[in-house]
Amino acid sequence: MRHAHTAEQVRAAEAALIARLPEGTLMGRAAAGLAAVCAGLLPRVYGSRVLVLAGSGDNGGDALLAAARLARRGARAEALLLDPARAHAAGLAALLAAGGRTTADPDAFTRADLVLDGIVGLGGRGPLRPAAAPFATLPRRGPVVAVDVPSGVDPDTGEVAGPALRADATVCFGTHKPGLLIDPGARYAGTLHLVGIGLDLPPAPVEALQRADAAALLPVPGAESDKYRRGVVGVAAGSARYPGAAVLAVAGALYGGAGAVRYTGHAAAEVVRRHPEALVTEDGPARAGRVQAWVVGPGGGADAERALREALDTGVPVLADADALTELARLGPAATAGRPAPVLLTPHAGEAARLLAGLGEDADAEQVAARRLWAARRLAAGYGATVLLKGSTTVVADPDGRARVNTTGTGWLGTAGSGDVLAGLAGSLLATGRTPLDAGSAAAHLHGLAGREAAGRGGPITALDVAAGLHGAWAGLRAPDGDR
Ligand SMILES: NC(=O)C1=CN([C@@H]2O[C@H](COP(=O)(O)OP(=O)(O)OC[C@H]3O[C@@H](n4cnc5c(N)ncnc54)[C@H](OP(=O)(O)O)[C@@H]3O)[C@@H](O)[C@H]2O)[C@@H](O)CC1
Ligand SMILES: [K+]
Repeated sequence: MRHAHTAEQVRAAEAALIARLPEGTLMGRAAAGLAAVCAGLLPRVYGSRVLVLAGSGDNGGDALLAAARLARRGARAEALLLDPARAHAAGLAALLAAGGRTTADPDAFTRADLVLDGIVGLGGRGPLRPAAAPFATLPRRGPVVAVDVPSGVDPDTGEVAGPALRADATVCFGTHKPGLLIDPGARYAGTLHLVGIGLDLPPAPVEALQRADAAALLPVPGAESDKYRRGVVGVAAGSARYPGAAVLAVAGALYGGAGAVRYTGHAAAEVVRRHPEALVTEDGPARAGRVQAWVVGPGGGADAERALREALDTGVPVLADADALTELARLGPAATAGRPAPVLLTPHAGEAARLLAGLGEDADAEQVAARRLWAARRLAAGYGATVLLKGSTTVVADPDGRARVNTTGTGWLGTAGSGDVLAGLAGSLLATGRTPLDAGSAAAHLHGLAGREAAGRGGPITALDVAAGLHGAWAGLRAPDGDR
């Protein structure tokens, strides 16, 4: 699992540790790890030009101390101090003592074989300030290595309010920061390197499943399992006008681990033609027979309102997607908040904006995409539901504030019907007894892997390709390491 903590949590853990350690120990550990990553990125350290962009906080201090280490190995290290009067004294002294020097020439940025971005780290808020902003667009020759966080990216949220320095790699200390995992910030971070500095941290509010974590969430049928024990997922989707969404949601559900899929809606004929194993009825969730979780909404059209009401009236978990979300935005949070069985909402940014309006929040789809963690958490708290906000770096937020970020996706998944497959898949995992947070995050992980696999080296894919890739993605996840 990748764990991400907020600046406040890191500072509290740092304070506890600093009280027990000699002064400078933590920054020394951070600088040593940072210098090691930089050395690995340079063809050779000796003779390389290294430029430090140094702000006046400890982030600048870390960068200066790391550059001093590189200078001792023969690098030609220079520091451009953004506020010379307030530069980190110990860091600067170390650099000068190691043979480095200061420069005021911005062209040093373009000449450098490697740039250390030590402008601002955990202390950063808002866009880069005027003295630092021009570096966001200057041409570069070598890699830019962000110290702890790319400057201009909000460490706690991944929001990017203006110019920010795009890094090829980020070396973060003690823990990941949510802003490194969530877009748009994640796009600025490049490859992530974690340097342990011995912090004793509380449970992480934001996590990202790694392969083993996702694998552990997938149900494995025992010898005694029959289709009912494995879970039956109900899918109320599709309509005479949009039968395809039903076919795709059922496809996702069939590959999600449940033992059977019960379909209800006006696309039964198409569903059976494509998936003869589905149990079909036109009666709606109230009379469809026993299921362990309902998926409502994909392509549901006018039927979505009734399907949503009926599903919410059952005592089983409900996943609401697409047209059911539009209905829910109209009904407002009273429809879900306080329901005894869990609810999982799977909006894209536009649907999230409509749901937010139901909570009195004014944000359009673009603003939702820019503030993904905030939007998912606000919806989760407001609707008393787990919220899987789709898009680049899918965020799954629980009403208790915990969140998971999915990093397996590909832009090629932004294709018609791909969300229907995801809804069926996540609903199927819900029916096997997974919590909405586990079902949503495991489904996003698998769906992302299937999308990547389908896209191969890069090329358009269809939602059916994604569904077809789910079996392989699942089997690949469960395979022992190296057996893929
Ligand atoms: N905590 C830990 O466990 C450990 C922390 N460590 C390190 O310390 C870092 C945190 O250091 P920190 O607290 O000194 O803050 P930091 O990020 O340097 O920022 C403050 C400076 O930035 C400026 N500034 C603010 N916003 C800005 C903007 N938008 N654009 C430009 N400038 C902006 C602000 O200016 P001011 O407001 O004072 O005028 C001030 O000068 C952390 O990220 C990690 O690297 C590790 O060494 C070891 C363990
Ligand atoms: K930085």
